Amino acid sequence: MKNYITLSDIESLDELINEALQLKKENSVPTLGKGKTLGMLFFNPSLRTRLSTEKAAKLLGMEVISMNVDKDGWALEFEDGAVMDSNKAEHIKEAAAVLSQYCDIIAVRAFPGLEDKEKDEAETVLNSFKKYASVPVINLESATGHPLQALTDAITITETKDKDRPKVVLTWAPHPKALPQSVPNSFVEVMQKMNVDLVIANPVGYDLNPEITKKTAVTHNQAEALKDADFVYVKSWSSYEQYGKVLKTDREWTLTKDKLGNSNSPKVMHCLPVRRNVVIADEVLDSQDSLVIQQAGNRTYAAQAVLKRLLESK
Ligand SMILES: NCCC[C@H](NC(=O)CCC(=O)O)C(=O)O
Ligand SMILES: NC(=O)OP(=O)(O)O
Repeated sequence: MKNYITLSDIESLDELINEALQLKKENSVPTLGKGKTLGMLFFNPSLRTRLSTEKAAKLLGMEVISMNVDKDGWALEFEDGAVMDSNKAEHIKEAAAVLSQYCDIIAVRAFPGLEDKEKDEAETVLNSFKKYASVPVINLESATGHPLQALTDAITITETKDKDRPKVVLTWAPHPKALPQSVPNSFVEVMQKMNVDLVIANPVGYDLNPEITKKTAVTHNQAEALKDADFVYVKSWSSYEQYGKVLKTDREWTLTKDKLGNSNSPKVMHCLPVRRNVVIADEVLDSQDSLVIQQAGNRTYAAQAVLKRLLESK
């Protein structure tokens, strides 16, 4: 593996999931990463991604340096040929090249602006780091994807499922803020690679990018989608069609216990952080059926498996 920017950087998903589950079982011997440094740059807040990736790197024997570049770094210019006479003090060409002097792997979190679809889809921040860094680059959630989260979700479903082909429902939920489509995009992409029956449920106006959903079933009827589900993945996202807009604010789509029924008791997943009683009701999050903490725990092993692959291929 040369970089981990999108899920297509994975050579074999099955092998990577098995590697992560193996790492979860064993006490790792930190030799591979000895003398190597992971540099993590955050343009947005994080709890899980930052700490689980740091932990994963340390379990492999790496040193870790992190920076909140949005607050502490120089404002970065990404445009080629820019005349830098405004507020941007440093060009990505120097920034990425300099970081490559200090780090053996660079990891970057850069959310979308959610104003200009074309600009967000160009993935300028991640792709510029890839272009100008001389070391591997990891995506810690970008404008259009969150592949470390998706790998974690695949690991969690693999270790929890009790049938060969579970029914997995991705259901939209309300949220007071406009959120990226990154998490649902990557979740859909990883589920499309797995042996699951995937259904996406969202209100009218919230269909994800059809180039990502492809032939996956999309319904606007949440109750119908939830029938016989084995896993329910809840996530809010802003409209892709009316790009970045919040079109619906009522609680009609909040995941409550009564929507899950009593017979099947599907497992409930969310990437976190979650707004309680807006996205998912307390009674669901606090029940035995919630996998959210197990999921967050698996972030370490997903990151460890990816870092291991990158270190091995250097
Ligand atoms: N990395 C996990 C999710 C990050 C982001 N959520 C958020 O920004 C929630 C913020 C809030 O609830 O105010 C998202 O949906 O992509
Ligand atoms: N799930 C996730 O990526 O969480 P953070 O935003 O806290 O890193």
